[in-house]
Amino acid sequence: MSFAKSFAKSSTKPRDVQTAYIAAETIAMRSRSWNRLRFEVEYGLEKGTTANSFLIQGNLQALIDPPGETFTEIYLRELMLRTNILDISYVILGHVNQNRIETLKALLAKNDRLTFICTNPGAIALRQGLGENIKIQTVRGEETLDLGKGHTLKFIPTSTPRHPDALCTYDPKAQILYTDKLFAAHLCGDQIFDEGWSQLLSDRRYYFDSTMVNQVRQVEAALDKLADIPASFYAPAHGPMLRYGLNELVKLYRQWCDNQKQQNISVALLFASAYGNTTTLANAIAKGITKAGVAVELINCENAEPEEIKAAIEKSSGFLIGSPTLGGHLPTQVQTALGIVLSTASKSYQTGVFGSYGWSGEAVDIIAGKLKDAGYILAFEPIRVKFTPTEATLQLCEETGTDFAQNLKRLKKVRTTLNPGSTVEQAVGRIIGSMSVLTVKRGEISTAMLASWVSQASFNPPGLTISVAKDRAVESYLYEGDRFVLNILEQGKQLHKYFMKKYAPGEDRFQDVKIESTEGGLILTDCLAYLECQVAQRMECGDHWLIYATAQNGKVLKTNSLTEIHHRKTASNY
Ligand SMILES: Cc1cc2nc3c(=O)[nH]c(=O)nc-3n(C[C@H](O)[C@H](O)[C@H](O)COP(=O)(O)O)c2cc1C
Repeated sequence: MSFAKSFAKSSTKPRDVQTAYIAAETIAMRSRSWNRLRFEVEYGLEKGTTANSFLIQGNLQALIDPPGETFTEIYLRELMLRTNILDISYVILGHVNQNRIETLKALLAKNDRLTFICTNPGAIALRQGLGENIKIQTVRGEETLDLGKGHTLKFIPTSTPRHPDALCTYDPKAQILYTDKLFAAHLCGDQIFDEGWSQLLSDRRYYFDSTMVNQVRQVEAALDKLADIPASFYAPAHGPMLRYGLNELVKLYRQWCDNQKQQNISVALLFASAYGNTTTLANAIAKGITKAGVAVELINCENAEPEEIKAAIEKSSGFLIGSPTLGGHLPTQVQTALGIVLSTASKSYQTGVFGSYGWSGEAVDIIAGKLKDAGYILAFEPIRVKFTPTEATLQLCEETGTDFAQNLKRLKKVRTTLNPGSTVEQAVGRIIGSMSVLTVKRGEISTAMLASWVSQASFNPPGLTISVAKDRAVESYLYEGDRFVLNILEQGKQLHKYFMKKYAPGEDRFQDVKIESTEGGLILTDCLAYLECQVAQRMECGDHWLIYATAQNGKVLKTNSLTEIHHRKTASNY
């Protein structure tokens, strides 16, 4: 079985905790969830995930990152097979999320002498969840903790807007750097290390694009801090540990950060979130913006300094504000940030507002009202989401982000096309392809894209390539293993016209055409032929993704007609 196949999509396997010795006196405990956990963008590849925890057994024992509450029971059962919980002195938290609190409570119930080690923002969140009477050792900089037997742990805070409390830990005895969110990936399998690491790169890239790409300044600062640490492997919070592809991935992280910094348009995305719902919306919008080749600077108002907010606004061409409603209002930190924005951003800035609420949802309206009163034009209708976003709301957020970015690019008149007069362009433009409509369907969501850069790529299995622009909505559904339908259009008919217009975020692409549902996509019943395909590989090609897919099923619906061909004079547009 190839390595990639061991990370098959969706599974009926029950959750479990996989344990293994990974170094001297060091046990990895991987809480495995084989299916998609939540709708957040970062889980979009639907390969499940692992919540990685570690037990270091020096003369004193320390536990790193116990998992969330869905694992509390089976995790503790597994932990008790390895050690006596009363012998654990420290619990080190790479970050504190509310989800973890139940497991921490269960640990405290068995050992109330535990000391927690975390950063200052982590300590605040921890006290909110566990009360004031817990023992916390707060890490500010270069502190160490001697567990004995050579395990003198070194702590490295690596704060980001998304995880202001992020903390990495280095164990010189085992030469393991516990990197928390950095270098993680959401995928579930048996492999503890990254054998076949190159096949995992698209998962790591997806995770980076979903969680890191909009905070590259802080990611680079973290990479600088970790650069000189002589680790033989990295142990992130999710997915396999990095041993074989470590140097390569560190280089790629730098490169992905660089790519982002080279974008010449940027958006400041300011938000606050008490329970994470507005953060989820912010991440989906940010993903949509970066897909369209516009940089995003994510700013968590709860931890940002006024100068930081001002600087981000000054270098941006647009800003977005996200806020929950708490007690009928917006949190003070958002109010303060709004004041800075209003006094910094010129009225020509593109803006937008979003937020999660419970029943009345005043915050979004208050912010939108203040922006309008100040003379700003909102680029989209404020997005208000009741409590936790659904998959459909997140898709709407992503598409709104892409729309927002494309609009900014139009306003800035960024030339994305090459010189239409060049001989190369004219010659490349003579390559023809079959006019097709690619459709995907996932649950309640269905979307489509007109495609003409389509070509046969293999006989056996019957395979084809399709080039998909990075800012297409459909792109998120075209990862390895994903299914779609390719509808090949008939010459002389005008079916393509329905798919050439610009769709608003969330708009139904199929309202005027006849369709039939099949696994993974929609068949346009008036097309010439259709193919039911599965993505086998995906390759980054400049501003497009090249998708190689195999056709598993298909049919010619109009046997006496010809394929519509897309003739062009230049390669500088479709
Ligand atoms: C203390 C508290 C006060 C709240 N007050 C309001 C309110 O006045 N109006 C409202 O619509 N929702 C209210 N909510 C619900 C939140 O807006 C809702 O939980 C939202 O999803 C929080 O977003 P967040 O996860 O980004 O913090 C309140 C929630 C809490 C815990």
